[in-house]
Amino acid sequence: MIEVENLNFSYNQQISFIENVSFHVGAGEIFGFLGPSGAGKSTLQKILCGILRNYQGSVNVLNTEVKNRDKEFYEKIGVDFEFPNLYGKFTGLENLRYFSSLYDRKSLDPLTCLERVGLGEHANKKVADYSKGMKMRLAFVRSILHQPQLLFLDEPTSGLDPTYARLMKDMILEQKKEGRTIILTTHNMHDAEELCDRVAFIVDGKIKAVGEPLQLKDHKRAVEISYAYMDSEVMKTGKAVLANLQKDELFMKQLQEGRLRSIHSKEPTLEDVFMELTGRRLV
Ligand SMILES: Nc1ncnc2c1ncn2[C@@H]1O[C@H](COP(=O)(O)OP(=O)(O)OP(=O)(O)O)[C@@H](O)[C@H]1O
Repeated sequence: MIEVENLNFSYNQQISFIENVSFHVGAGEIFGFLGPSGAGKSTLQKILCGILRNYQGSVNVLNTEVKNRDKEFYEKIGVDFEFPNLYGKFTGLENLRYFSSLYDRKSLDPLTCLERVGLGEHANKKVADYSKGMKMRLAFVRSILHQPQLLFLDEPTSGLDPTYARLMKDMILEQKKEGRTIILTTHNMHDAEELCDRVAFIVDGKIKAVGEPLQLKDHKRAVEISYAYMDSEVMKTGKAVLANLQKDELFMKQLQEGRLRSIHSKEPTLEDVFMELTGRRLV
């Protein structure tokens, strides 16, 4: 679906910003770009969807070197960028009708799309009067309107309240179920963990690691557990090393004598792993 080999890109022709980036994305995958602000996530997306074309190396998307993309390429991709480009003087419905008229492919029904993201009752309101979250939802359905094979989503849950963020995540997973490939840009590790089959850690225009969230987290396993136990009517706590649990006399004694009341292990988050591998925080 996507093959990137030795990609280099610079905004000012002097200092290379994206450096020697290579990765692939398989059909049907949700692939995440995870990194702090300014890491180059949006730049990479813009290269992949043919907006920035003065790159070196090879960027093959849907069997097209994106430098040479044509109109047909845009029939197959859907793009939802962080700052949605919508027509403020048109209503939500007029926006979707206009965008669907740009494609040769059969589009989804605009009103049904609006209803799906809770904008049905605002279909005839001017987009200039929409809130940021409403614009985000409109931009998302605009990107899936023509049922593209490949979707680029840039921070699709940013600015949304928890209910709509949930709805958006469910819709993204639905798109995957329908066979679409999705490139998801985020600095939200929870979204990345929940949605992505694989993620790329991006810092300073470079990919520092790629893998499945669980596999990346396995790199930094929980090392210690804490537990609580009853000792002569008094609740006490203890700590033990996970790998040596069977040799920990105090822990084993409480276990065997049935006095354990709780056990907790501190699981690493994707952010912990990100920090360990890149030396940087996500935000
Ligand atoms: N058009 C441009 N001209 C020059 N520099 C740019 C341009 N667009 C982005 N940059 C620079 O490229 C770097 C990466 O920006 P980019 O938008 O790709 O980061 P990002 O990881 O998407 O960040 P965020 O999470 O804040 O959106 C930043 O230093 C930014 O200032």
